[in-house]
Amino acid sequence: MTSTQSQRQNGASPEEAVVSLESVRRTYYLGEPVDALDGVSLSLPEGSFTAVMGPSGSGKSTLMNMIGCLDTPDEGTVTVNGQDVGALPDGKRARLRGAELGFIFQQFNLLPRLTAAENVTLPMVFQTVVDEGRRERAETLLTRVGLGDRLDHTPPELSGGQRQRVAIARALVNEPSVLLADEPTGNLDTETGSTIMDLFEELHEEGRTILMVTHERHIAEHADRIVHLVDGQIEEIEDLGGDSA
Ligand SMILES: Nc1ncnc2c1ncn2[C@@H]1O[C@H](COP(=O)(O)OP(=O)(O)OP(=O)(O)O)[C@@H](O)[C@H]1O
Repeated sequence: MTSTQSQRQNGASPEEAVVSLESVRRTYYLGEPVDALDGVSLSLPEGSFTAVMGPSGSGKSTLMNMIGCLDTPDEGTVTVNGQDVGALPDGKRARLRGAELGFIFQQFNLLPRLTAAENVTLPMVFQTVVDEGRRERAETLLTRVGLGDRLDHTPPELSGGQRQRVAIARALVNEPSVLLADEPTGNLDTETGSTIMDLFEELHEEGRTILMVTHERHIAEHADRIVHLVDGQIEEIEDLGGDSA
């Protein structure tokens, strides 16, 4: 394959990519070795919205953990915003994670005793945002996701969809380069899931770079393209023509 073909298949040249994986292998040794990722190359161009689908055990979580700077490759490289994740010492990798990545989970992962605003404020505590600015920023983001009237509610006082909105506001708070969403609608009914996907589409239109794992085809179809993983390899990158639509 020529490099131009390879770039086209991967979605971008490395220079334009916020995240880039080059021939990434991750092998687990429990009895027989398992290549959870088996030579994966993928680029996330700035402003792209990519869905990842694949059967159970195909490597989706391993891929998310790689891009999320929770894991490093045994072979190949993962680059986030120009930094080689595997070459960074643990502390720097954790800082890169906090500064450049925003996480959204199926289970929301909010602290139940803190208010919505406090949950959103939390990631800023580890960054250099001065105290006075934090509450204001949390209010702005919660208003942005439609929860301006729920700032002081705790998660148990919110619906599932509202909780996920809080989690999305929290993920945005440090202005990350990439939003990583793991089954973001997996705990929501179809209608609520669809309103959350509307919000993802708005964030995409604002130019944010999003990577989302999902089992559901109709959820994946909100993205520009679907990466199909099978046995730790990219079987196909399905272009949904999002950019030209
Ligand atoms: N910590 C680990 N130790 C050993 N093997 C692992 C570990 N994590 C993942 N694996 C193996 O790596 C492969 C890929 O797992 P991964 O969790 O990435 O798949 P997945 O696509 O996210 O699956 P699911 O949809 O079920 O969550 C599987 O065969 C799994 O058993």
